[in-house]
Amino acid sequence: MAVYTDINEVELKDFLQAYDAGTLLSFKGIAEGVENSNFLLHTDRFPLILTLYEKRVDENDLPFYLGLMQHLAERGISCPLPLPRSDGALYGELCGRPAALISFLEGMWLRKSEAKHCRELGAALARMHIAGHDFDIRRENALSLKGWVDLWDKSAARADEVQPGLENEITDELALLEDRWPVDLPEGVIHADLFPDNVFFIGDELSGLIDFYFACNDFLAYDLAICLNAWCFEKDGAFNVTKARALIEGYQSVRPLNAAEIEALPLLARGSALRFFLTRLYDWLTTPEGALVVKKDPLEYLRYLRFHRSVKSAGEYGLS
Ligand SMILES: Nc1ncnc2c1ncn2[C@@H]1O[C@H](COP(=O)(O)OP(=O)(O)OP(=O)(O)O)[C@@H](O)[C@H]1O
Ligand SMILES: N[C@@H](CCO)C(=O)O
Repeated sequence: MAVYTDINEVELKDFLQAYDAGTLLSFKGIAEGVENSNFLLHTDRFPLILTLYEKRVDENDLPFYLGLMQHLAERGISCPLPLPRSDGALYGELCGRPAALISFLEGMWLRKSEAKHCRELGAALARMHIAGHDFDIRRENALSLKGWVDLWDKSAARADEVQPGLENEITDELALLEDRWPVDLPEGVIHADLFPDNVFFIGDELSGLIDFYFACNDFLAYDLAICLNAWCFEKDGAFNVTKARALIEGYQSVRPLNAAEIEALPLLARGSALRFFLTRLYDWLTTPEGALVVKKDPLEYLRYLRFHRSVKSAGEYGLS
C-alpha cells in the first residue's frame, strides 16, 4: 500500500487553487507502488495523478524528473506530462511534502508478460534513450557503485540474518564490480526502474511508461540490463532466454548496441541485480514490522545475481 501521507479534501482543494485543473469531483489513494504516495483525482476537466514525494525522493531532483517527463512527452514518448501551476512551477507543497500533478495514462501493467511484450518494451526503451539525448539537466546515478557501497555499509553486519554467508558473498561481489565496472560505454538519460509495474499496455500494445523517479544519467545498456532482470525471469526463477532475445532485438531495432555494450551486458546485469538486491535488503532490514508497505524479497535478486555470475557472454541472453 503506498499512501504514506494522507490528505483531506480541504487541503487538496487549497493545493489545486494554484492550478488550472477545474473543479475537484473526487480523489482516492492508489494502493500500488512502494516509494511515494499516489492519488487518482477526477476534476470536471480531466483525470490526474497526484504524487506526494516521500523519503527516497530528494526535492532537489524534482526539476530533473518532472522536466524529463515533459521533455520526453514533447518528443512523442508516451509518459505522464506534469501539469504546471499558474506560476509555471512543476510542483508545489501539500501536507509538508513536495507534490505534483501529472497526466493520467490509460492502460494497465501486465501481470503476466510474454516475449512479444518484451520486444515492445525493448523498442520503447531505446526510443526513450534517443528522445532523452538532448535533455539538458544532469543527474548522477545515486544508486551506482558508490551508492551500492553506502547501502552495503548499512546492511552488511545483519546480512547473514537473511541468508548465512551473504556478508562474504556480497562483499566479494562488490569488490569485483568496483574493479571491472565499465567506464566508457555510451551514456544518456536512463529510466533505471523499468519494471513491469511501470509499463502500461492496452491489449498487447505498449501505451506508456511511468515512474521516472530513479531516472538519471548512466550507461544506456545498464537500463537494458535492468529490464533483463525485471522482465526475463519466470516466477520459478528460471531465466527465459526467448524473452531476453525479444527484449534485446526490440531494443536493437531502434538503437543497435555497439560491441563494447554487448560484451559488458553480463557485468551490467550483475550490477543491476546487486542494485535491487541492496535496496531491497536495506528496506527488509529497516522497515518496521506492521508497516503498511509490502516488502520486496531481496533474495529474488540474489538468485538473479548468481545466474549472471555464471554467464560467460551475452550470447547466453539470446544475442547471435
Ligand atoms: N500517470 C499515471 N497514469 C495512470 N496511473 C498512474 C500514473 N502514475 C501512477 N499511476 C498509478 O499509481 C501506481 C503507483 O505509481 P508509481 O509506480 O509511480 O509509484 P511508486 O510509489 O513510485 O512505485 P514504485 O514502487 O514502482 O517505485 C501505478 O501502478 C499506477 O497504478
Ligand atoms: N522496482 C523496485 C522497487 C521500486 O523502486 C524493486 O522491485 O525493488
